[in-house]
Amino acid sequence: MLKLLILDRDGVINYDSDAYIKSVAEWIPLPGSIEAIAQLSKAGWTVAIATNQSGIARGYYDLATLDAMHARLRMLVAEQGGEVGLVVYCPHGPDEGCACRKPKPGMLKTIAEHYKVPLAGIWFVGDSLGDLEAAKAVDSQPVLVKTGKGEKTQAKNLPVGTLIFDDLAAVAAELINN
Ligand SMILES: O=P(O)(O)OC[C@@H](O)[C@H]1O[C@@H](OP(=O)(O)O)[C@@H](O)[C@@H](O)[C@@H]1O
Ligand SMILES: [Mg+2]
Ligand SMILES: [Zn+2]
Repeated sequence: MLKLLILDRDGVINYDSDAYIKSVAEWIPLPGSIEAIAQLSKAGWTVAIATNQSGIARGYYDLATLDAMHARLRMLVAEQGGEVGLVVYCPHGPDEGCACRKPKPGMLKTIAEHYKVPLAGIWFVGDSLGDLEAAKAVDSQPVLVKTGKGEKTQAKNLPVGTLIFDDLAAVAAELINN
């Protein structure tokens, strides 16, 4: 069966900001994250991304800018011999009642349907409580990293069974070496 790993973006792959990541220049990979994705990819993992991007609805940046961030991510991973799978984003604001904004699991379902795999047990790596709750909602494995908002999230009431790692590189090491 396909080895699928789903990642949150801001605070997991790249630095996050309370002012949102509004440009390619502000989109800065966290240490080891690009290498981690490339190593996972080269070890046979399909790495997909599910990211809330309410900054679109708020008018902070446009879809072309968002796509440029993801093109840069793909280029950096490709430079290391790996590849990034499907990137799904929620462009909506918190009050729009969409089905895709985490903690709703809509984006996880979209990714699973794309790859035709069940979501049960699939690791979803995030830094916010909403990421972990989205995973729990579809019986995926919630995985918290301490980067981005992760340390603050760790102090909250986490879904039962949440796994905790320092960063994406540690998650990759666990998956590749076990
Ligand atoms: O972590 P992912 O899902 O990749 O993306 C999170 C971002 O969309 C932004 O989400 C916002 O939350 P609100 O959307 O304003 O509630 C804030 O937390 C920002 O700091 C953050 O950059
Ligand atoms: Mg995040
Ligand atoms: Zn949405």
